[in-house]
Amino acid sequence: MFRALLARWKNSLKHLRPTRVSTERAKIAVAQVDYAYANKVVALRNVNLNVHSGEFVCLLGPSGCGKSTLLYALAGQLVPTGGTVSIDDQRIRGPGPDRLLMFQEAALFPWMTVLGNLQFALAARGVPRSERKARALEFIQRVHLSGFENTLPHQLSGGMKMRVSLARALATDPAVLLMDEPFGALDAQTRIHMQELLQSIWLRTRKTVVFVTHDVHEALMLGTRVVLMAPRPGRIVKDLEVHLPMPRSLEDRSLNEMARYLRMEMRQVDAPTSSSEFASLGSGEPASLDH
Ligand SMILES: Nc1ncnc2c1ncn2[C@@H]1O[C@H](COP(=O)(O)OP(=O)(O)OP(=O)(O)O)[C@@H](O)[C@H]1O
Repeated sequence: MFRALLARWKNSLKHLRPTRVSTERAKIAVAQVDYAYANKVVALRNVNLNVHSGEFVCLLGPSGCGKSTLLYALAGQLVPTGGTVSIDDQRIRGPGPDRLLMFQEAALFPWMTVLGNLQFALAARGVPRSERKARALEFIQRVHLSGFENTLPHQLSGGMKMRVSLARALATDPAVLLMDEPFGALDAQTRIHMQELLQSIWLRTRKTVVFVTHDVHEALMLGTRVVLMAPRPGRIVKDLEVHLPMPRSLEDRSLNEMARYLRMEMRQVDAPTSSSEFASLGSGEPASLDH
């Protein structure tokens, strides 16, 4: 019985492998990045990460491990106190139209309709007036909101608002989509629907996505890679490729075994007694999957 369980566990973890070093040019390159806030909290220490075009990378880790700080460095919202962040070999020195940051809040203009919100974003991105409406309608349809074009945000549910926000982000077609726990405020069922929707859209577009979450199931549902971070100081401890076919299902046994493994790892990196032990690993070392 125990052997059978162990065999199943090992078999499931075959789908989770250390990320291979690629010779392909990285879309996003994070090299030896440090970040300390004004209050001296070291949010990131020696973070190295390469993201390739078309990858869906989930930054996973317990609260306070620097996931959002790293995402904001990619967005150009903050400048690292050490190291560099580049996109297409160009050093990031501030926000740019090639990157779009999405948050938990849908952040829609309340006085504008769904269509108006999308058209406004397209205008801000310089899309010609003659193309805006058709493009906005196309993306409203992609997030299954046809029929709600003329609805105001306050008449929509939380999940619907998030779908508008997603449509707006995709319509503006940034090269990289940066998502900071975008579904964190939604109820469990709506969250699953949003994950399924995002995945189906991603399968069509293969956009480069960096997605912050502390939910292991969400990371495994969506990611082609899961990058596990640890706190005090914030650093990367594992960088794993997820080899499960898409679309994925939360019912999948392998996915659940992998989630159990990642949850254990997360507990370990979050344990106060383990912080010194893990600090000695250093995020600059190659991450490993030691099972
Ligand atoms: N504006 C700030 N000023 C000072 N310290 C900050 C600030 N923002 C974050 N921190 C600290 O930096 C560390 C990393 O925070 P960050 O928000 O990046 O972590 P996180 O992994 O995204 O956490 P969570 O999942 O809770 O959002 C934490 O210790 C946090 O308290």
